[in-house]
Amino acid sequence: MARKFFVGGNWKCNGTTEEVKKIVATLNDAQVPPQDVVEVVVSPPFIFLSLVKSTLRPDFHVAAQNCWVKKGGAFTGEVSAEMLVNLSIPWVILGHSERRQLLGESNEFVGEKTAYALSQGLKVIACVGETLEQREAGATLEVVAAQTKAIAERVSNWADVVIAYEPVWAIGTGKVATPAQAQEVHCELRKWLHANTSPEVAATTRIIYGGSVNGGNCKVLAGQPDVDGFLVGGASLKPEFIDIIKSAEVKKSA
Ligand SMILES: O=C(CO)COP(=O)(O)O
Repeated sequence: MARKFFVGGNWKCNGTTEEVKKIVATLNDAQVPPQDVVEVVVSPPFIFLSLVKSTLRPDFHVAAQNCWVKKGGAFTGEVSAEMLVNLSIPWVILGHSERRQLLGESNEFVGEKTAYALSQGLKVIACVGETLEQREAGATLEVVAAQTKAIAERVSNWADVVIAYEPVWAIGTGKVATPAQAQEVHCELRKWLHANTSPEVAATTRIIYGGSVNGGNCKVLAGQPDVDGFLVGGASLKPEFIDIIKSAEVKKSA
């Protein structure tokens, strides 16, 4: 089974109602490859999820940027997986490096969240990635393997998981990984899945790249054999997100 190209737009903690409406209008007007070529998922802040879901074109889908680790209840400020399911939100991003770094989410916590979200019927974009310090210490593969292991230990159904490799040093810095750097880590992650889950999971799980992806660098990254799409931050708020979606064509003609 071929891995369908996946483009996610992580809007992070950005936007006003007016800005959100404008982004949705731009997406709705765009000519993009069909759904059998590219899967597009945008992730607004929780508070705009309903607005985006109800106004976005039906061939694009929405994701939450986080959810609580277990069943909802007395957890002030949290949003549960059940609530997302209740609102028919199909996807959730978990383990983003901003949450790992700024809010102290551990590998185990992200693994538990992933397992719980999947158990409730959500599909998960699970983020992994090393810091600059870890890369410079030669620990990149060890770090992303440990992050993936904490998920793999708790998850058996990988059909609803997309792994996002997002090197922390490339996020929001304009310092994109080179195509060779991205390909190396994606290939190693796939080998890790092959050895630690199953050959089928390794062959079918999409591994997408995130970190300073833009309209100018997306095509060459998309040309790498183990890069199955992107998780886009800053550029997902701009019209160039359409160009990034269109980079799926690179795979089609490969
Ligand atoms: O964190 C990211 C997506 O989740 C990437 O952010 P930037 O595209 O702004 O570097």
